[in-house]
Amino acid sequence: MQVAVPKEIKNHEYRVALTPTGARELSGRGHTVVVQAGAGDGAGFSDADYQAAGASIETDVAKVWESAELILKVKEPQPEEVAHLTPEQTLFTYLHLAAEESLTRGLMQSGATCIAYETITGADGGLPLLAPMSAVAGRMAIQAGAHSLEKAQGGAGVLLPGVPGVAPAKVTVIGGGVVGENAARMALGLGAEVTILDKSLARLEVLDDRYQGRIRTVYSTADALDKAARESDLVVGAVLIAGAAAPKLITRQMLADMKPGSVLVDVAIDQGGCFETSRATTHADPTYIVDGIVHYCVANMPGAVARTSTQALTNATMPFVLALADKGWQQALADDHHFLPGLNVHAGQVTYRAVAEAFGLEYVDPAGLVK
Ligand SMILES: NC(=O)C1=CN([C@@H]2O[C@H](COP(=O)(O)OP(=O)(O)OC[C@H]3O[C@@H](n4cnc5c(N)ncnc54)[C@H](O)[C@@H]3O)[C@@H](O)[C@H]2O)C=CC1
Ligand SMILES: CC(=O)C(=O)O
Ligand SMILES: [Mg+2]
Repeated sequence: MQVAVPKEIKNHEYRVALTPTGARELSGRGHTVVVQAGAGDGAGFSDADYQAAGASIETDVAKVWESAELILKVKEPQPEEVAHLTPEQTLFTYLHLAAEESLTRGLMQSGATCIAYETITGADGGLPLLAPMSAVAGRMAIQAGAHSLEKAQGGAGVLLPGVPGVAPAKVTVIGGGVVGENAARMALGLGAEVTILDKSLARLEVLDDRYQGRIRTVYSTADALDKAARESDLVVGAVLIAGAAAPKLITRQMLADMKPGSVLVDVAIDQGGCFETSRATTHADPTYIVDGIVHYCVANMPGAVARTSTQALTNATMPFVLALADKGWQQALADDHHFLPGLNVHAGQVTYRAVAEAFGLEYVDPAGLVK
């Protein structure tokens, strides 16, 4: 199969969807790999590294796309990338469609087969292709939050761990999944006072057991959210309903009850964000202030630590990439009922229920397309 790896073009996105190690696996199985010149630079992989692994390097972007049967990317395609797609092609990348109607419609119009990393499920019920980036983003959320709490960033001038004689900051994490646990671990490690809110009692039990009371766990209700908003110095938004738009858990009205200069880090922004006042920002301009509250809402946080993130992401995507290249999308998805929910759009149809529901579009069951 002809596999193409374009250079990512989203703002400050330095990850790449395939490492030279992955290129070697693919070319070793007889697949043709075309990598756009410079695609791996930001993650520390040179064109020569890819060539040594059996890939060819292409400088012309249009040729990278048009030669491909399978396109491997990291971030959702930007409008100029959607324009390259054809009905014969399969795109494998993060999509987050429930947050972006225009992208959903663009992919439908392209006729391409679009498989999302973030809706592939795992045998343990998790999301194995989202989890590595959630671990990165969760850890980064506390770095971003700590920086945003500095006066020069519009923050309250609070140091997360405090110092002897001055109490540490209060950090609340809403959603105790992969992002949430990683954020909580970092905040705990820095000496902050950490609370996790979640709707899942089973998850709160796991966290309570794992951290032996060092992290407070609270069942997420409107009351608990009000209290968290009033008392916290830093709130991290880390909820997810797989494939669906995030619920708005902190409203604009609640900002008035927050301490001036406190910080909201909305990691869930890629699914539309879980704070009413969130809007996606970029690494170039990551924060803005609403009613005295600093908002950090970068939708591709792991892109900033591209070396770590690329390795973590491609470790998880590799078996799925190999299955797509070896068998084609229909057989690969038919053979693996955890891979099947990755299919979001095919031949103009929406094949992921939460995306169809978000935009009032018809839902087509992917199971009927792969037999
Ligand atoms: N901004 C970025 O760069 C990145 C964003 N993300 C995003 O972070 C979000 C979280 O991802 P994961 O931690 O992997 O998901 P996860 O599925 O591991 O955890 C989500 C948690 O939210 C909880 N939850 C759902 N509704 C809730 C509610 N109303 N109140 C409280 N808790 C609720 C669930 O019970 C679950 O424990 C996703 O939107 C993901 O796409 C992930 C990586 C990078
Ligand atoms: C998950 C995601 O959106 C990212 O890694 O950028
Ligand atoms: Mg987006």
